[in-house]
Amino acid sequence: MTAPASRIYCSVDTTEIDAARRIAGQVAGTVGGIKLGLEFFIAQGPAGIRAVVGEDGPPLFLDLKLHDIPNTVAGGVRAALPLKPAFMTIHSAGGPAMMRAAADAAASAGADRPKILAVTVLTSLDEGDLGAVGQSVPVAEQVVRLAKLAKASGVDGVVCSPAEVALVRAACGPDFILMVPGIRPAWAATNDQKRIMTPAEALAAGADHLVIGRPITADPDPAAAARRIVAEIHDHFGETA
Ligand SMILES: O=c1ccn([C@@H]2O[C@H](COP(=O)(O)O)[C@@H](O)[C@H]2O)c(=O)[nH]1
Repeated sequence: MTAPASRIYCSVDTTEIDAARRIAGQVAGTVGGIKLGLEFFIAQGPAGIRAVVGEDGPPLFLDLKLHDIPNTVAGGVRAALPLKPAFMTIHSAGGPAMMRAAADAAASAGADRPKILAVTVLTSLDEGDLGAVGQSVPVAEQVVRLAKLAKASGVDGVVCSPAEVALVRAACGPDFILMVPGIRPAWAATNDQKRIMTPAEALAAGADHLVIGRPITADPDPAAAARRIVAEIHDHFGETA
């Protein structure tokens, strides 16, 4: 297994550049990259992103979850290319043409292209929530369906909860990237997440990358929380981690 630290993206959800820079600095060397999403991007835009991750900074996961008609999503992906994100997100519910347009737009960056990940079913949702929006199927079934569609549409991987990792891996193969939020160490609050596992459980299930936010960022000592998570993964996997 690759070293666990490099497989963790710390989700920094704040509107403030100083706070984001502080947390990124505290977890540097312990996690593999920084995830910045809607809250930060809406408040601070591309300049704010550059201020946190910079040219020589940690790998960037730009989690904007684009969901619009194909032409608009492709334009959004192209507009983000100068930020050189390692990963970007779109919503798989946007459909195959939208996902294909996003993948093609990313490919225009050549070797430096971001990997496009399609969000399947948000980790904050359970079966009852899906039913409320008219999708009366088991969550896992819907996630696998969307993951297969995403793969067929040319994207690099999906965002799914740890509960579906093994199923998606079996359906989509070893090279399809599984980026997994809904990660909660046993000592952390669940917050609004509904489909969760511990970091070690999610990696054991086959996740490629873990997205971990509040268990680190809401801790009074984010650096110590990040180190504790990595140590727990090492303890679980022993020398191979
Ligand atoms: O299904 C999804 C897709 C994205 N996210 C994002 O991951 C982080 C998780 O943060 P925590 O504080 O660890 O809950 C957050 O930025 C979400 O926007 C997700 O949770 N679930």
